[in-house]
Amino acid sequence: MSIDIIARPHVILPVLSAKVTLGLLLFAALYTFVPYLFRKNVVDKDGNPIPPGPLFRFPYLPKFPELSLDKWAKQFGPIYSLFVGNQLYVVVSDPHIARDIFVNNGAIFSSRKDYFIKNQAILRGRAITASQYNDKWRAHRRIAMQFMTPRAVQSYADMVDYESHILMRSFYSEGCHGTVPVNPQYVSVRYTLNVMLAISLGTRTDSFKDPLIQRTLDIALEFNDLTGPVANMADFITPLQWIPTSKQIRGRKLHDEMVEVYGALLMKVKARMDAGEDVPDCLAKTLWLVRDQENLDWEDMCMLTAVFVLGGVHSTAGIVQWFLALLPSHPDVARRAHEELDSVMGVDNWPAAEDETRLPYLRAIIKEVQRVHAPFWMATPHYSTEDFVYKGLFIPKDTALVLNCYTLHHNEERYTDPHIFNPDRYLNDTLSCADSAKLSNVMERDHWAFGAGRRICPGIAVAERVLWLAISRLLWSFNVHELPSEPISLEEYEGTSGRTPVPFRVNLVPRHERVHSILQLRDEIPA
Ligand code: HEM
Repeated sequence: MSIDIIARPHVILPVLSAKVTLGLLLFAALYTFVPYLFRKNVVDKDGNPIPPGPLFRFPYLPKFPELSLDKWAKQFGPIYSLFVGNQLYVVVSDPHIARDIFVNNGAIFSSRKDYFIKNQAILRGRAITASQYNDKWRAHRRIAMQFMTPRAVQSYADMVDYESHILMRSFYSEGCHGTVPVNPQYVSVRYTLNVMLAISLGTRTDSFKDPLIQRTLDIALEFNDLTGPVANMADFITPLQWIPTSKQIRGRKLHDEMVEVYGALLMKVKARMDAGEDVPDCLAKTLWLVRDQENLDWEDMCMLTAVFVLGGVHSTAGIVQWFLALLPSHPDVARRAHEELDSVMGVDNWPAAEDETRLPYLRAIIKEVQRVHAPFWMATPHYSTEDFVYKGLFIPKDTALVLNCYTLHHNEERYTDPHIFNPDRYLNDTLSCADSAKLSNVMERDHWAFGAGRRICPGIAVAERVLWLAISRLLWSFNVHELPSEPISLEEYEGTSGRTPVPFRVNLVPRHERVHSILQLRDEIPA
């Protein structure tokens, strides 16, 4: 037989290719028609259909999924559905529907899908963001909120102020006073990392050489790469979970690394507490104190601490980087910001937290950066725990719900010329992002970058303070220039769950002599 095959390959080949062709045709037919039949059959007992949407199932969505979601919103309307593998997604692209679903019906739409890579392999159903909507989530969120309310932020205001001073000094010295181009990624990550380390572990990195900075960066980038809401086929095609893949291996390795890094830091806090040291109030200290009462196991503690760093570092550092990427191509914005700063602050004082209300154009810039470059275009999908009918459309239990931030942020009824970076649209907006999210008129909400409903980002107040001090002081201190030979891309980005710009460099040229002296004021501070 084998001799026959070798001797007459031309006979075997047509037979094989006919089988392959038949198989392919069958697969294509199934792929085309089964979803169609299936979609038609997904109705509730009263015959209400699921929201309309694209016919085909998607194994997963390719690069720039937000653009596909936006295209479908235009085609199928403000609430549509699509199957990714065997998972039904409902995509919400209208502010009123977003409020109806995520806020008014939060009791039904506030859980999380048990993603195979993100939730099972890496976070193991913990870390607040991966928890199902249950008492454990409530308890963990309550513990975390102690460090994230506006009042809590006030209690460590000096620390954030101090870290932003170090940030400016780092930009100044890294850029050799404006003569050497700077990649803002490392410097801004260290700033947000130090803030989050102080809040979560009562510590900070003293130097750029601290290996914790690079490890945090590596962990966060690996996390962002592995965990996009529609990034892994195994999340949607169950049999693929039985085959060991490199992503599964990477996910488990990442989990172990997170336990190793944050576990070691937690143990350091414990050692200090055991030694009777006066450990500053921080998440880790609280976790050790309430461990038994709240039934926290070791993985709960490590993952809770890790998510503070993961949730808080890259998102805020990313906005600082997007701001620096945008500014050189918007000289009018820079000019008006400088005019406002010069007339309100002058050159003798740089902006502090309490100056925010006196600098409305600067506040508007920060909101506009968040609108045009929200780090999470799909927020973190919510998951439904009951069947629900919305205006005649059936949303079955176990549906993943996407807040389509990209389309919401480019809604022409809400934002004139939405593709233009124009801080003026926020000039009369005096509310914080947290207060804006509570507005009863959703068309007045500033943006949706922090999500919606019961799972809305609990770190908004922290993020706002961190961003204000970084961006207002950057504007006061420097003129930002693009390098003619290194154009900055505003379209490309890194990460599938959290977006940061692809690395770029800018020249940060001090605006006046006073920058030099103000940065020397705290010489006792390690840089
Ligand atoms: C610009 C900065 C930030 C942005 C844009 C952002 C955005 C988001 C979004 C979109 C969600 C999902 C919301 C939803 O499910 O509807 C979220 C959740 C979360 N964020 Fe943030 N975030 C930022 C900063 C922070 C900071 C500084 C912290 C920590 C101090 C933090 C901690 C968390 C946590 C723990 C969750 C999970 C909440 C839950 O599932 O109940 N975030 N964030």
